[in-house]
Amino acid sequence: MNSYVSAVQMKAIDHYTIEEIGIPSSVLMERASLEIANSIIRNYDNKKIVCVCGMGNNGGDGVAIGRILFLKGLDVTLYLAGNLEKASDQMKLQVSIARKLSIPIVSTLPSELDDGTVVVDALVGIGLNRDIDSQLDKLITFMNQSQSPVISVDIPSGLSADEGRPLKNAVKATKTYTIGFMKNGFAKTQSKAYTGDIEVVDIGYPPYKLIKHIMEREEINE
Ligand SMILES: NC(=O)C1=CN([C@@H]2O[C@H](COP(=O)(O)OP(=O)(O)OC[C@H]3O[C@@H](n4cnc5c(N)ncnc54)[C@H](O)[C@@H]3O)[C@@H](O)[C@H]2O)[C@@H](O)CC1
Ligand SMILES: [K+]
Repeated sequence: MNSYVSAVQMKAIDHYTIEEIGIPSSVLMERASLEIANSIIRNYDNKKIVCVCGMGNNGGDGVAIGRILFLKGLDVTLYLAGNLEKASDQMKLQVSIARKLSIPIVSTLPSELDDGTVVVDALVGIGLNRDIDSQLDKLITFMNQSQSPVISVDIPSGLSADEGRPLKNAVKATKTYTIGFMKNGFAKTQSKAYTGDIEVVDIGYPPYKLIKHIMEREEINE
């Protein structure tokens, strides 16, 4: 089903799946991360992987993707952008697992990201709700200027999920793995410059008939 959703509808589908159907958030995160990690392995063999992770669940996806690739023997480095104390519970859990597995975690981005490195953009996903702050702006500019192909998790960081335009600045991804459903913003032509190729990742959300009430509801004001 190729329905397009707004950020608010996506969050409502997440919430319904977790609270009503009972699939734990961590299971959804693991499903998303496993799908994306396996696709990276198929398309980018023996590359260095740098996962650039924010402090929300998008960052959690990035850490889990890095962990899965690390355990399959790839050369993975995790870069955590932001203050871990403020991180979401899922992100904290993923970082705790990564630490126990001694996965390399750095506090500054490797100085040059060459073409032998694949960058996983897990800075921010559909939780972006205002122009990005200066820290993210600098990081996104650095990633866009690097030689490395960038793979965006769920949505290029900085792009508005609803409008398909940068909220001040956005990652120019080679490929975007969007979770569950296409986002409304991807229907806008201008978004192509940021998303690159888009692949919808199936992570086991309920069938349409169960989420029809969310899909048909007008914009839900948060
Ligand atoms: N709920 C779940 O279990 C699932 C969530 N998923 C992932 O979770 C993401 C949504 O996660 P969240 O709702 O935690 O939000 P995000 O992780 O998208 O963004 C929230 C983080 O970004 C920061 N942020 C927001 N606006 C900012 C700005 N303008 N400048 C700088 N930083 C900013 C916030 O401080 C917070 O740390 C999805 O995009 C998807 O990647 C998927 O794993 C599917 C399952
Ligand atoms: K992202």
